[in-house]
Amino acid sequence: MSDFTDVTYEVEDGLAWITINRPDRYNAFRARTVDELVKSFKKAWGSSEVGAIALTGAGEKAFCSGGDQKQRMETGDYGPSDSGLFEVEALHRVIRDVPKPVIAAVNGVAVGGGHVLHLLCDLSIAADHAIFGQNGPRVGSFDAGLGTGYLARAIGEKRAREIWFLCRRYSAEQALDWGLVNKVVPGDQLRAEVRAWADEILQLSPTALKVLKQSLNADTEHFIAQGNMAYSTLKLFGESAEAIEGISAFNEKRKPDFSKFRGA
Ligand SMILES: CC(C)(COP(=O)(O)OP(=O)(O)OC[C@H]1O[C@@H](n2cnc3c(N)ncnc32)[C@H](O)[C@@H]1OP(=O)(O)O)[C@@H](O)C(=O)NCCC(=O)NCCSC(=O)CCC(=O)c1ccccc1C(=O)O
Repeated sequence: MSDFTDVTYEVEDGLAWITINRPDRYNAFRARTVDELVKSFKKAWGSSEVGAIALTGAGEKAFCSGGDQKQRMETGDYGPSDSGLFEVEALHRVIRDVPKPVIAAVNGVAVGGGHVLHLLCDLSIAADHAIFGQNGPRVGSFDAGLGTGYLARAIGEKRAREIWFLCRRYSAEQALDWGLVNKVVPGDQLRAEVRAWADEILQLSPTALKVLKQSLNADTEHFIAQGNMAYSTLKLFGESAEAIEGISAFNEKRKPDFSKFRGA
């Protein structure tokens, strides 16, 4: 953990805090960030000190704004990683598989792949200024798998389709109303609220919680296989003129023009 640059990992009385630490990029993740997140979750998994995990972002503005679109513009990928792969599927997997409750402490913007991260956490507690939404179709990306199927399970088909097909931003209050988050609190009370939820969890049987989490996961496992197919497609799509229009528009701070891609 001492060689980490993008993530911090701390344990406080049974609760592991995993923090994405790239506030100047709204805590967007690059491949290295994903590697460090996976290692942090595994560390919490293996630690007998840890009974609950909180995932959050550094600063007050962003939880996570998804894949780093500046990096993507610069190098055409998400940068170097330990394996040479961009292991976002492994990150999704470990959040689901770690047999301890994971709480998203949504301290600001949770957009794109960052929205998917909070969605996959077992519980989400949001600051009242948090903003939620998907952005892939605006920047030439998508997360079809857990990002669509599990979202529809959580909030219903119509709302999931609205989120993906319009790419709007939603307030914390709206997210609570839709069942996307468990609780909303003033920003300065977020950490204390997460601590209080973790303290309740820490009173309970770890084995019972482990089996309950595995049982709850079982019903949505097939979305992982769908996601694998989608990632294969996304890799090809990411190199297309259509996707490059999306990513260029974000970096040039203009609206994308996808009009010429409507045909097929
Ligand atoms: C996040 C915003 C809604 C915030 O808006 P606002 O509050 O107005 O602030 P801004 O001025 O826009 O942003 C502040 C500052 O942060 C920079 N920034 C924000 N987001 C990113 C980002 N994602 N990457 C890099 N940098 C970012 C922004 O440029 C500003 O910097 P300046 O230097 O001041 O200009 C808004 O910013 C926004 O909409 N951001 C983009 C969100 C987005 O498109 N995210 C990516 C969606 S797609 C995705 O996450 C892919 C997921 C993924 O990686 C994946 C997952 C599963 C399978 C495969 C893949 C894959 O391969 O892609």
